[in-house]
Amino acid sequence: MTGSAVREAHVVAQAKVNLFLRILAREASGHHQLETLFQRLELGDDVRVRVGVSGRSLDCGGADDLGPTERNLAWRAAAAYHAAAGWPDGWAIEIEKRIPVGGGLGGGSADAGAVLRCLNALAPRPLSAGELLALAAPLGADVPFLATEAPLALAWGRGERMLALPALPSRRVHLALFGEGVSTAAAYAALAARRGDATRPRPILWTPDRLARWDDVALVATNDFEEVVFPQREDLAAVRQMFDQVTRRVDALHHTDGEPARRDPAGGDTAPIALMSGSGATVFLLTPLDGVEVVFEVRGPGADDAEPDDDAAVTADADDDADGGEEADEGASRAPRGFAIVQTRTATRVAPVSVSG
Ligand SMILES: C[C@](O)(CO)[C@H](O)COP(=O)(O)OP(=O)(O)OC[C@H]1O[C@@H](n2ccc(N)nc2=O)[C@H](O)[C@@H]1O
Ligand SMILES: Nc1ncnc2c1ncn2[C@@H]1O[C@H](COP(=O)(O)OP(=O)(O)OP(=O)(O)O)[C@@H](O)[C@H]1O
Repeated sequence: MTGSAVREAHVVAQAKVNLFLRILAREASGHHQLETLFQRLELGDDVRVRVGVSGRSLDCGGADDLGPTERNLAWRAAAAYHAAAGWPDGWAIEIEKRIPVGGGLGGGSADAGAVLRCLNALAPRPLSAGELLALAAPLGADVPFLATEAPLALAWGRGERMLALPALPSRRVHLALFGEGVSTAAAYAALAARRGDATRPRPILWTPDRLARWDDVALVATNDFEEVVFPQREDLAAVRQMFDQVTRRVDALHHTDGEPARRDPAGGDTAPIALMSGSGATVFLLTPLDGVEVVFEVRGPGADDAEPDDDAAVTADADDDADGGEEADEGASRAPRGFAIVQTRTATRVAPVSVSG
């Protein structure tokens, strides 16, 4: 131990989904400019950072080998903080992974953002929000958002330019997780190859009111990576299709010929969203918390596993309990192989950092 007291900060490093993701120009460096709406989830890793210790260490539980410690994004975040602030000399980072690795949910980036927030909460002379963003940006496009206190933000550039937006009401999130991930580098390369130099994505005028309700967000929910990832990954495309069927059923519950069918607890803001997150492989479904319950029943051997055996099947019921549990529709579709459903919610606030010692 050094002379200074050991102090500890803890935070839940929340995952993200991209509610829309547009990939814009490719820079001379090969990196792409993007335009995205980031939404934090309640699902998160546990991140603990201790300072005032001698030496540097990182312990990561709950996931298989994440590669060399010095390449871990959490470690790189601490090293970047030290390089910028000249503090701390020593650190002990403990991570308990709950965010699936390589799933487009920004798991490593969330850990990096959490370490930056923890260190800033412990620092004798904290960095400004702008300085923290400058540290976060070279670590990856998702890290700046995940180092902020914003539950929802429009981001552009390489993810370091942001407009924090008021949180939208919490929603139920079904995440379809696949045993096999998608390489982010390969997805960007495939998109660049498909587009060539000619494509210029069309401009959009964003106004805050286009992002102020779920119904409005649903109108702009797209992910440019789907067009290059789905042809390679029929399993993802099939789950997206299955989620699309559910969204149609949920829409039908709330609307008849374009008119609201009945009063609903979400104040009419009911449009569901089905999309792939980031460069994949996770495909997600967002539905209102009340009035609708979507039940996925995975049957067959290995049903709870991320890689069910043959003959797994999925039943999706859109079940409206607002009206006494009336069954809206029922259907069973053949399940694509090798995925599991995990439920979480969208976050309306960013988990706070707690400091002790
Ligand atoms: C897909 C997203 O999660 C959307 O939020 C992010 O764009 C991911 O970005 P990221 O974490 O910066 O991605 P990394 O895994 O560090 O980058 C892997 C590779 O993807 C390509 N890449 C990444 C980010 C970016 N803005 N343009 C790129 O072209 C680069 O070849 C890079 O070497
Ligand atoms: N703290 C970390 N947690 C998880 N993965 C990490 C971490 N640090 C480095 N990695 C490496 O990063 C890679 C991607 O993991 P991650 O879970 O961040 O993917 P992702 O959610 O798809 O990221 P993104 O959406 O930013 O592309 C893995 O190969 C993993 O070994």
